Amino acid sequence: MSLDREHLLRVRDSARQLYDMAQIDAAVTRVADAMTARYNDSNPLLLTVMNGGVVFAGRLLTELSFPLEIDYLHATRYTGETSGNDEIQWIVTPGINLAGRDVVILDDILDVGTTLLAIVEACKAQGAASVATAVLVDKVHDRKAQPGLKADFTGVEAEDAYLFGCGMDYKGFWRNAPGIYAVEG
Ligand SMILES: O=P(O)(O)OC[C@H]1O[C@H](OP(=O)(O)OP(=O)(O)O)[C@H](O)[C@@H]1O
Ligand SMILES: Nc1nc2[nH]cnc2c(=O)[nH]1
Repeated sequence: MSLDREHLLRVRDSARQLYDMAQIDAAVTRVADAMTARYNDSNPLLLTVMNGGVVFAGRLLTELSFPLEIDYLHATRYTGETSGNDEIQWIVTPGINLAGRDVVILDDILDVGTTLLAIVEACKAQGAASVATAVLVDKVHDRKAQPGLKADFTGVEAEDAYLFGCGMDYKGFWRNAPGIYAVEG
């Protein structure tokens, strides 16, 4: 997407930082410890949801020291916008056979939860033995797709604002921002 560079810089510079990288790394370590307690003996398959899950996955993987495989999928319902469609668009499905596997979905954010629920259902339909979810951020509000919906593993909670950084985009940009930021205005 071609967007006015001045606009992008203004959005970044006026955003409010909710978490810095030290806080993110501490949260990732807590998730890694919890995942280790559950998966130490079961050779799970970790599936990263592209694009947003890439930073979380990258920081998490090297903190896990049990046997695991990784793959990725690309499913989206936001396509460069800041509000989502109800329909999930599947761009890439996992390349590894999920039958009988303990699958863990890694994503940047649980917002309404439509995306994760659809992915979990798709993995179960492909015969996964178990499907768990891990997200870097859980956005706190009362619009979850199911009341009380939570990921199995959560890094941090964040307020109900549009967020970017650590994999999350602002109109396709700033996934590279170091930390988690709330767009102001
Ligand atoms: O809980 P929900 O309200 O369904 O939203 C969460 C999803 O939205 C974002 O993906 P997006 O569709 O923007 O694609 P991206 O990963 O390429 O940013 C994010 O990465 C999650 O997958
Ligand atoms: N970048 C980004 N993607 C999202 N997908 C669902 N909620 C959000 C959000 O707050 N920020």
